[in-house]
Amino acid sequence: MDKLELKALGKINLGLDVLGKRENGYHDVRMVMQTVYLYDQIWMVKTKEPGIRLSTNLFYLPVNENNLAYRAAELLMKEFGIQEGIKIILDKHIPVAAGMAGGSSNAAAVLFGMNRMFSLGLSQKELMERGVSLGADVPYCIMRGTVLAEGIGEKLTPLPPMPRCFVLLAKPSISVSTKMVYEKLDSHEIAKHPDIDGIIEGLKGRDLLSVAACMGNVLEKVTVEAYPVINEIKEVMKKQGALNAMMSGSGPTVFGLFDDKKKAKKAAFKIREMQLARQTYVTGVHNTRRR
Ligand SMILES: C[C@](O)(CO)[C@H](O)COP(=O)(O)OP(=O)(O)OC[C@H]1O[C@@H](n2ccc(N)nc2=O)[C@H](O)[C@@H]1O
Ligand SMILES: Nc1ncnc2c1ncn2[C@@H]1O[C@H](COP(=O)(O)OP(=O)(O)OP(=O)(O)O)[C@@H](O)[C@H]1O
Repeated sequence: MDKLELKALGKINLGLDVLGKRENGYHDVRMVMQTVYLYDQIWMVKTKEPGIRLSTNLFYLPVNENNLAYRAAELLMKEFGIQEGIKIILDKHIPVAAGMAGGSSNAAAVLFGMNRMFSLGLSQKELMERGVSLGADVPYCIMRGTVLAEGIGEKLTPLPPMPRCFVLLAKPSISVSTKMVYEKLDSHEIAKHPDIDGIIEGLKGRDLLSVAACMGNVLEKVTVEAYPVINEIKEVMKKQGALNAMMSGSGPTVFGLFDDKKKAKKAAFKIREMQLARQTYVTGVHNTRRR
């Protein structure tokens, strides 16, 4: 195979709890992850000249080893002594530094693609083991769908699929560093842990309303302190009929779950009109796992 086209999908966290901190600074988490149908497009082409060449539509993203897509290709090229080269074209649509695992998803797609194109024979589990060295969200981005993530995010248990709904994503014009948010959390008392088991029960019962009711993210308080606009967006979404609304990951993207597409679109319009966020997307959940 000389050429491959891939979709790298974004994620939201339906629940995000932090249980403790490890000596290396990483945190033990308990999260319910969900893939959404907002994606970056990736083309991979084999080249005769050795090495990796990356290009992207976003001028401010690195195209060297600081890009996670580059690093994913490099990891497997080195391990397997691949002599040919690879050209990667990355068309970004997932907001950057937004809590939607855009970079991790790109890395996951490239690992998957390299395995296919160069017939490396790695199982999904073996790809995930390599993926975690690039980022805690990478193994999940390889698996996709509705998943319970524990450990630092790499211990994955598939869950029943999220019931069909519309997801409104709104990314205010600020960038958030995941590292800083986790660090700041350490000086906070976690007053209320989200009901992760409640979300899981809701999924088992195919009950969208109870999944929505149990949503919670312990990182939200930390990011909201710095950026109150996150709360304003949540309020608009709820007022416009969202079943619930919450920040994804370390933020600042806010998502709202809707059972009605018109309401989701109207909420998006309001958010843009009030200039709370410029980037808004109405999309859905994506429940197909990668094979
Ligand atoms: C916030 C989430 O996106 C929720 O899904 C993830 O927990 C973060 O996943 P990620 O961005 O892939 O994380 P990494 O790139 O591995 O780590 C970025 C930084 O976040 C912090 N980090 C990340 C994951 C974790 N379980 N504990 C942490 O403390 C670390 O300070 C790390 O330096
Ligand atoms: N392929 C990539 N796409 C986006 N950002 C990348 C990529 N490679 C490296 N980066 C860098 O990583 C930083 C975080 O990017 P990313 O969009 O993955 O964050 P995020 O959505 O907060 O991720 P997470 O939800 O996993 O915390 C950016 O500031 C960017 O410079």
